[in-house]
Amino acid sequence: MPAPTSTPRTLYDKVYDDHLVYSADQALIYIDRHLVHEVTSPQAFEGLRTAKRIVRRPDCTLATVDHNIPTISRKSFKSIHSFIEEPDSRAQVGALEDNVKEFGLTYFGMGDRRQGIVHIIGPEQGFTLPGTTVVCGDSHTSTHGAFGALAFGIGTSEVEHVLATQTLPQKKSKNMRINVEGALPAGCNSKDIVLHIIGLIGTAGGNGCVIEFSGSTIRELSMEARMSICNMSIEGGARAGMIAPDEITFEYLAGRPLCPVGEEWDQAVAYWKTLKSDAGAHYDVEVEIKAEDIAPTLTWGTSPQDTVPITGTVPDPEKATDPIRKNGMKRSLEYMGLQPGQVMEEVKIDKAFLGSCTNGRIEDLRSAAKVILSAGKDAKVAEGVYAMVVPGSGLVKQQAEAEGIDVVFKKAGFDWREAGCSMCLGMNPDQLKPQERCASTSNRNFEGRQGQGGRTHLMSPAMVAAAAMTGRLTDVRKFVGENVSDHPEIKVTSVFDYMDAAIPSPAPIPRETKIVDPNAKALPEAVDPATAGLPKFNVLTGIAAPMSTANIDTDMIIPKQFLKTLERTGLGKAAFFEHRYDQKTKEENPDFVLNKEPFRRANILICTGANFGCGSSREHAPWAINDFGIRCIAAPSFADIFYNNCFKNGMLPIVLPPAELEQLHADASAGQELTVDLERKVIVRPDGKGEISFQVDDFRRHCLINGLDDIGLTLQHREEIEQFETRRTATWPWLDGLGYAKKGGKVPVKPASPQKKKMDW
Ligand SMILES: CC(C)[C@H](C(=O)O)[C@@H](O)C(=O)O
Ligand code: SF4
Repeated sequence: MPAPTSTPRTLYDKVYDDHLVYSADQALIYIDRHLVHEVTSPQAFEGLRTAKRIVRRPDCTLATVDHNIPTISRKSFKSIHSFIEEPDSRAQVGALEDNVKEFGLTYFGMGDRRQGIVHIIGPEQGFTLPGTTVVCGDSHTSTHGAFGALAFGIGTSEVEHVLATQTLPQKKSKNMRINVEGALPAGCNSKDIVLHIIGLIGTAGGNGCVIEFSGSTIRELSMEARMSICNMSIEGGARAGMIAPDEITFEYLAGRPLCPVGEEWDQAVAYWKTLKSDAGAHYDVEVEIKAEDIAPTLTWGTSPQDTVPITGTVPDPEKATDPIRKNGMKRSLEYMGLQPGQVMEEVKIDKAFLGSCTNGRIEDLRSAAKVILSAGKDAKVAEGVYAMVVPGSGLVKQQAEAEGIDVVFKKAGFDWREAGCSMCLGMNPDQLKPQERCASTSNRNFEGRQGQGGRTHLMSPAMVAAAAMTGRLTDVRKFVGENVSDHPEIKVTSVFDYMDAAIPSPAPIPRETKIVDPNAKALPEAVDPATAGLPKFNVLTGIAAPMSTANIDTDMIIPKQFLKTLERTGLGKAAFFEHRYDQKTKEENPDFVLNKEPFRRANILICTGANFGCGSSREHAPWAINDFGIRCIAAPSFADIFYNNCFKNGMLPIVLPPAELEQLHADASAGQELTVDLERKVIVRPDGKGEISFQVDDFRRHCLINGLDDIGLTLQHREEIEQFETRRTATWPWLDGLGYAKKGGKVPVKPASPQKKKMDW
């Protein structure tokens, strides 16, 4: 491990340092835990197959299906082939099932009650542990930071990189601390805390940073409440959020199937206790929040930063001073069908959705059930409202049923579903219809997110339950008053009551074409990076398309229906789909810039709005833009995962100050050609108007210019990776070989009492 240093370090610094395979500006870090789902993995496995590579650490990899699967009753479930009707969803789930068999990975499929949303099952099984690095091809991997893990979303190219090498090239992020102090007011919970934070810092507030959440309010929260907060770090622009592990963390973990036991447990806890920021550690950004300022909060617009207390009104775009913000707000209000000044509590809803990786855990369901019970013995969901509950995993569902929570929901008229992402992202049959308004516990309210034309208001599970019962957005305090007491109807149980009978993972099925060698210690021969073949980027001259929208999210760049592909190519037609085509007539929208001449031929994009590519980790976004023909994007700032994904596809994202972007925007709008010279790090303006220089990381520049694939480059460091693994086994033995596969499917159980600590209500 790296030599201890006397400089005070943050929690993030410590976990980062402990995973350095080698240190450099572009360092290589070891990945302890890799979660895999069906949407972002097919192209990664295909890449392995083509290069004849194996999965380096099947024992550190766990796969499940969540995004595409229907959440209807599984009573008739035999196989995904007969159960999933939509062909593309079926193909994507089928591809994962084939891949886990071929590569010998542990998989919780639809017939396994441990299946669930990736970010729910990782912690549930003890796969997520303090001080680990956790990745997944999914932006909400930030959830796992609640354990003091360094957990972040990655694109598909990086998924392939981790599968092949168990490492990732990384640049160190900045440290940001958000300190929340004091007692939470009545009616508020962790969702209100995180919505309040995002409203304050904005969706770009955490760009380039890892956020550490600290303070007495955070320390008082249960693990599930902490997960809801770290989950939405990505909506605050940070790739990762972290909370120092403590007794609450250790109590949550003890006895979970993939946790260390006996002496190793003691050893692990001793290490985990060191994982807190040192006094005097340096933070690049610090934010102080008083819990007393937080109210039950929800969103009014189409960005998670568009928050308002439930007692508030819809804001007026005319009051915004920044023209980009003003236009954005106007478009949001039009999309949401709201008027400035409208009282939030008077807004009627059509649907209520309780679920997702933010709020699909047992405490979330309990808190919503308590609101229903507070509404009266025979209270029902308001007339005309369809309300659904989607537990985050099969085990959450089972526990809720044992506690009688399902009965509370069903009696009130809620639909009680099976585990999956469901209507958080309508990649499956659960979707909003155009103009339907939904009170939702999910994390994104982007245009079309829950279904084309659908209108999403984000809020806590308790607030969703309150809205479902009244039929309009409602202040939950009217239901629960000052005191939230336990209801006798809900018998709180321990999840350990259900772990013991868990179904073992299927053994990998040997195949003729199998390329996995489970006994292989060394990596296979490295593929020559020069032959791996990314297109080289040196000098690019061409038409530049001008845009001036802020927070262009990846759902906007490529909506969910196009994520079901098994290929990396052919997505150009879908780029900016909802803006490019009239959704009714399917005709091109003549006002959209990429439909106009000469911009149809653009190979550069100049955007004056900040935070380009925010939201999901889908690499489909750069794939679509690239396939359209655009290879370089300049903007004031980029979301971290999107920025990274561009380089993996031979594309160049350039960060420039607003004044210079304005000049380039003017050139682009005039239809003039620009030249991007990466070798010289300049953009040449037309008509001798001079050059604008830009910064880019030297290593990335070198890779782009030479078309280098970084899996090949990393494999040249195989000896250092092996040395790291040897050290890892000696220092943190509990991180090796705890996979289900190695345990022969036996799930150990150490019974524990239900969590006594304060939970989200
Ligand atoms: C499909 C996946 C890439 C995506 C993400 O990264 O977040 C999804 O989970 C989402 O919530 O939009
Ligand atoms: S945000 Fe929604 S779609 Fe994405 S992983 Fe979480 S539940 Fe699934």
